[in-house]
Amino acid sequence: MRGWQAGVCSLLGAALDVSVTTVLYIHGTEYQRFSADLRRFSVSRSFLDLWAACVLRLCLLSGAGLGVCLNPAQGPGRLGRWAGWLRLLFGLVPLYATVKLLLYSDSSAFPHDPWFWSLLAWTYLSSLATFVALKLSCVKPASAVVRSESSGRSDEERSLLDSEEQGNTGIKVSAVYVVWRVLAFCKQDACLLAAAFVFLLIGVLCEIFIPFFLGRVLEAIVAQKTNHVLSLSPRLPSPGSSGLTGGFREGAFNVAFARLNVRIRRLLLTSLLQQEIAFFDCNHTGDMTSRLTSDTTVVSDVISQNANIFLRSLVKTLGICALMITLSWKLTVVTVIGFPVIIQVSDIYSQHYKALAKEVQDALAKANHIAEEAISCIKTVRSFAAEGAEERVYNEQLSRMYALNKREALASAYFTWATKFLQLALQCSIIYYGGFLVLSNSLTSASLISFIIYELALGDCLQVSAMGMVFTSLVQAVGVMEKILEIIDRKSAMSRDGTLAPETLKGEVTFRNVTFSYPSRPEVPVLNDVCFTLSPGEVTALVGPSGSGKSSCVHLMERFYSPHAGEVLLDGLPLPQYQSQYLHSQVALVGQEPVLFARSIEENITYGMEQASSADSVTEAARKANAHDFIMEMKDGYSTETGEKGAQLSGGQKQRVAIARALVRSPRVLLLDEATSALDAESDHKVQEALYSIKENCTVLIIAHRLSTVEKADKIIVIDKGSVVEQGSHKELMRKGGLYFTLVQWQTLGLENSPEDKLVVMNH
Ligand SMILES: Nc1ncnc2c1ncn2[C@@H]1O[C@H](COP(=O)(O)OP(=O)(O)OP(=O)(O)O)[C@@H](O)[C@H]1O
Repeated sequence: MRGWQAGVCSLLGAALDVSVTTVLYIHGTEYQRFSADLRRFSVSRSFLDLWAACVLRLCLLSGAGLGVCLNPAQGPGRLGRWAGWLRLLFGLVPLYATVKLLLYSDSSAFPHDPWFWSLLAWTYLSSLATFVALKLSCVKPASAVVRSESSGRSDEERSLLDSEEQGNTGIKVSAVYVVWRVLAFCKQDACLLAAAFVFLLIGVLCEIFIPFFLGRVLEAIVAQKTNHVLSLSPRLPSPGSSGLTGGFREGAFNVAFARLNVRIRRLLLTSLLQQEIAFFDCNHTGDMTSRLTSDTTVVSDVISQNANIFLRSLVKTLGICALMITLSWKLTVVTVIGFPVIIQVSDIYSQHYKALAKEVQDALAKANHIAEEAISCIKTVRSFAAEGAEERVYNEQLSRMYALNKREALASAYFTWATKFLQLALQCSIIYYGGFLVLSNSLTSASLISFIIYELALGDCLQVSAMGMVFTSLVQAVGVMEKILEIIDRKSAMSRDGTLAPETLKGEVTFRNVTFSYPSRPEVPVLNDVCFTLSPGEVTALVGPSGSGKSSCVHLMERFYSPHAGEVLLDGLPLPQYQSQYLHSQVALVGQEPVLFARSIEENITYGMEQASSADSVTEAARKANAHDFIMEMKDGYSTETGEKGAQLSGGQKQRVAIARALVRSPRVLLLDEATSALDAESDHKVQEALYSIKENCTVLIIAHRLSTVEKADKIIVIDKGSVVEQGSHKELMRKGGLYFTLVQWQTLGLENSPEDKLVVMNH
C-alpha cells in the first residue's frame, strides 16, 4: 500500500475508533455520563479515562496520517523513525485497560456488564489496529523510477547498479527471513534437534514444579508448623532428572550447531566461487574473507551458545505462565502487564543494536582488509616507506570500530537499566496486590509464595540474566547472518548453464562486433565494435598501446565478463552455450601476472585438472615452457614448495611454471597475455619456439609489448583505443606504415610504446 493510502486509512480508522468508543462509553445514548464522570471520577468505576485515551490515539494517528498524506515522499520515513516510540505509547493504552479490568473486577456489576466488556474488547482491538496502521504508514512509497536506462545493459551492469542501491552484494533480507533460513539450514538435523527439544521439555517440566511444591512446604512449616508436606517430595519430578536431561540436551544442540556451522561455511564459499568476476572487482577480498572467517564464527558461536538457552527459557516461560494462571489469574494479569512494555523496549533496542552490529562488522572487515593488503604487499609498503601511513589508516578504522563498540556498550547499558527497572516495578506491584488478595481471602499464602517464586523465575528467564543477554546476542547474530545470506543467496549475474561439450573442437575464435565496458565503470568504453578471427593452426598476435583493450579481449574469451553488444564465438557458437568446465579446459590462459598457489610445483602445474596427469606429461609441459631445467636444479625438484602466491620463485620462473600449467592441459585455444615478459632473451626464444611448434593442434594468441616476439606470427591484429585498426602479417603491416610500423620503429629506438609516445611519433 502506498504511504498516502495508508495515511487516509489511518484517519478513517481513527474516526471510527473514537465513534465506537464514545457509543460504548455512554452506553448508547447516556450523554450525561461525561458530566457525571467529570464531577465524580472514580478510577475503579468510571471509564472516562479509556475514552480520553482513545481521543489521544485519535490525535496521534490523525497527526501521523496527515503527515504521510501531505508529504508522501518523506512522511513514511520520518514516521518510521518514531514508530518504535509511538508503538510504546499506544501499547500503554491496553495495559491501562488491563489495570482497569483488575480494579473493576471487585465490583459486583463486573461479570454482567456487557458495555464494559465491549469497551475493553474494543480498546484491545483498536490498539491492535493502530499498530497495524502505524506499520502500513511507515511503508516507503513504491519507487516510480522505471529502470529504463538499465534495460539496455548487460546482466552484470544491471546487477552492479542494484548492488549500489542495495549494498555491495545486491540482496537485502529481513530478520524474519534470516531466522527462517537458519531453520531451513537446520532441516537436515531435524531428528537431532527434536531429540534435544524433548530433553529440554523434560528438564523444564522437572524444574517448573519445584516452586509450586516449595510454596506448599513453606506454608506448612511457617503457618501450620508441620512438615508432613515433605512426604510428597518423592512423587514430584526431581531436580536430578533435570540435570541428567540437561547434559543430553546440551550435547545434541552442540552437535547440531557444529553441523550448521560447517554447512554455512561450505555454502558461503560455494556461492563466492560461483560469482562473476565483476563481483570481485566491486567487493574487497578482505570483506569476503571476513564473512568466511570471523562472521561465520560469530554466527555459529552465538547460535550454539544461545539458541539452547533461549529455547530453554522460552519453554520455561510458557510453563511458568500456565502455572501462574492456575495459581491466580489476577496476579498473572499484573505480571503480564509489563510484557508489552518489555517487548517494545526490546524491539527499539534490537533495531538499534542490529544496525550497530552491522556497522561494527563493516568496520572490522575494512580494518582487516587494510591489514591484509599491507601484509600481502609488504615489499611495496617497505619500498615506499609507507609503514606509518598504513598504520595510520588501520588505526583510523580501529578507532571507528571502537567508537561503534562504545555506542553498543551504551545501548546495552540502557537496555539493562530499563529492563531492571521494569522488573523491580513489577515485583513491587505483585507483592502489594498479592498481599491485598491474601488479606481479602482471595488467595492462599502458599499460592502467593509459589507465585512470587514463579515470578522471580520468570524474571530470570526474561531479563538480562537469561533471555535479555541471549536476545542481544541473537540479534547480533541475525545482523551478521544477514550479511552472510546476502552472499549465499546472491545469484551470479553471468549464467553458467551452458551445456555444449563437443568431443572435437577446432578452436576458431571469432569476435563479432564486440562492444564492451567493465561493469564497475560502465561509462568508460573499452572495446568498440571489434571484429577479428583467431584461426586454428595459426599464431595470432594482438598488439597495441598500453590500455588499448588487449587484455580485455582475453577476458572476454575466458568469459570473465560478457560483451555489452556483439558476440564472442568459439567454432561459430556463442561462448555462453558451452559448459563452463569444458570451456576452461579447452581455452587456457597465461596472464600478465600469473598467480601460483602455496603448493608444490607439480601441484601448481596440474592445478584444477580433474584427471591426474602422468608425471611424463607434466615434465613434457615443463620442458616446453623451459621450466624443467630450473625445477630439476632445485633440491626437491617438482615437489618444491612455491610459497604464498609463488613468492619463493622469481618472476620468470613463475611465468614458466604458469606456461607449463597451461600446456599440460593440451588446450585447443592458448591465450598468452604478456606471458613471457619477465623472461631473459634466451628463455623467451626457447618458449616462443615451443609455442610455435604446438600451433598445429592449437589456436595461439600472443599479446606482447616486445614486438620482436610477434614478428613470426601468422597474423598480427593491431588494436588502438578499443578498435581494431590494422590486421596482417608483419611484412604487410610494415609495408603499410601505419600504427604497427610506428610502434616497431619506436621500439627499435629503444623507447616504450605508450599511447602518448605513439601520438608523438605519428605527428612526426
Ligand atoms: N577490471 C577492470 N575494471 C575497470 N576497468 C578496467 C579493468 N581492467 C581494465 N580496465 C580498463 O580497460 C581499459 C583497457 O585495459 P586492458 O587491460 O584491456 O588494456 P591492455 O591493452 O591490455 O593494456 P596493457 O598493455 O597495459 O596490459 C583500460 O582503460 C583499463 O583502465
